[in-house]
Amino acid sequence: MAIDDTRLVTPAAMGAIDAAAARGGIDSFTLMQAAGAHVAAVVLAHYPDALRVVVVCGPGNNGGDGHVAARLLMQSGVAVARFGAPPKPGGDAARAFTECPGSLAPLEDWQPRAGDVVIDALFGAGLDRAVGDDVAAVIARAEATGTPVVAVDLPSGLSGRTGAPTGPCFRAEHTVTFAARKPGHLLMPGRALCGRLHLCDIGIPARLIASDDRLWRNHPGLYSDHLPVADAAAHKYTHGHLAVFSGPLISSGAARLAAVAGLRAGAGLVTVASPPNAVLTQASHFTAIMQRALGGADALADWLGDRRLSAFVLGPGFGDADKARAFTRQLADTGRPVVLDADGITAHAACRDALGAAFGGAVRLALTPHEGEFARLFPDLAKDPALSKVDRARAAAAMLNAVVVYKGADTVIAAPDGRSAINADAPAWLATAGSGDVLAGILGGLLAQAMPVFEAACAAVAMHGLAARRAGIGMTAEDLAGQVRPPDHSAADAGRT
Ligand SMILES: NC(=O)C1=CN([C@@H]2O[C@H](COP(=O)(O)OP(=O)(O)OC[C@H]3O[C@@H](n4cnc5c(N)ncnc54)[C@H](OP(=O)(O)O)[C@@H]3O)[C@@H](O)[C@H]2O)[C@H](O)CC1
Ligand SMILES: [K+]
Repeated sequence: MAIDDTRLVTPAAMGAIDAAAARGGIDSFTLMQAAGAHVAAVVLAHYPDALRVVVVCGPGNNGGDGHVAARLLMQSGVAVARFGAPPKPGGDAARAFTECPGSLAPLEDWQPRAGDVVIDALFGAGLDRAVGDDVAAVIARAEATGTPVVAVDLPSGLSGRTGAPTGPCFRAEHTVTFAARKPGHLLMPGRALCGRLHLCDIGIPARLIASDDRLWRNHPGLYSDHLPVADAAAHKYTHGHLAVFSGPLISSGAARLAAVAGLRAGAGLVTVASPPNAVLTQASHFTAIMQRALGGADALADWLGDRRLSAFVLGPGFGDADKARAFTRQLADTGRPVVLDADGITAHAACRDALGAAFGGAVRLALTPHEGEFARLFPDLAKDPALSKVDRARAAAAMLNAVVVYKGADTVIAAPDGRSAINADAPAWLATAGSGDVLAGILGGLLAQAMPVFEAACAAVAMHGLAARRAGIGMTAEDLAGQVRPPDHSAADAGRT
């Protein structure tokens, strides 16, 4: 397949790729023919019982793809009706329109009938504002009648860059896209509005898809070369020593989840450091995981003298914000990798810049905020509607010189150098109390084994999703932690989609 299915390309970058293809002698009308043929094939394969295919066509090349699909479906003996505006003269879409027999009725003339299937070829990559009232009325009619929609490239109304609708938007059962996935196909709510995504090769060579965006869907190719390898000569310290900081007695369970996940992710040793009055409770839960009573800063300074401690997780159930900030500063001074989650993140809401300054130099800080935690640390970024989730994660990562794992159904992992990945294949049941503690622990476990931070974060997010699949629907965070496995190449392969 002349396609790189791991790279994500913004609609703007896709335009540049099209131009490069044209310079390389690839005929744009040939691309449109291929695009329309894929759309027709998806309709024929998935709606063999359709009584009529209704193609709604916009003025640009998205509409052009629709005219090609309409002609091919007619040639296959399917009843087709076209609605919309004629294309601007002179381009590929105008040629596709001319080559398709039959008339084009105004958009508002479409009256849904039982057995209709809609091909939405109104707007794709060129959408740059909210759709007008005429299109909004068609969207409402399709939705009210439950008419199935197959979208060309993107459901009209959806931004391919941000995954956010610009206003009213089709909800498609299938979306047929070309050459590369766009961020909006994976970012929420775009992913849900696209239905099933078909990524189709229309003849643009894969080497042209190497855009400057440095944005991928999360996949093993991003991290498999950096996974810790099992070594017959290894002993426990070879695989690092992860320290997880526990909060007070009442919330000590979160650290336990992180610790179990870190150990299962392959850390050679894991120690939970708890306030003295929580040690007994922790001790009643642990066998393989070690314990340490840790009062204040002096006790921590003593402990940090142990060079074998190789990574730290601070935040799950931690509570005390002053102590979180003080401990974080001490950890930063060690030069070793640190995962800040939950309370470890929100503790820095009023001193974000100081956090970034403490972790200057080689990247060794990872933050794992969910939506609420992200908004508390980066209210400026969270409020800006022009930014996509990828933009926000990238800006946050650059600001703090940290890898940011911005969690959700569309978790975005971003590095300060701009490399970013969207994870879109975690099961829905991963959204459960304590799930984030497990992720922080997995990431800590990989960092303890000296994985670089961006690669470790991508691997951790994938391992988290795999653990959830193993645990199954209805799982609790305890089940999830119990299903974490050390990363190996077979686990990486299982993560491929
Ligand atoms: N390599 C590929 O992937 C190929 C993709 N193809 C298809 O081409 C479209 C992109 O085509 P383009 O012509 O660039 O853009 P659109 O068809 O999406 O939009 C066209 C114009 O529509 C106007 N517009 C934008 N938003 C709105 C709106 N909300 N309401 C009304 N009108 C809107 C705008 O023109 P204006 O002058 O009015 O501003 C757009 O320029 C891609 O999605 C694929 O389907 C090729 O066929 C093959 C190669
Ligand atoms: K469309």
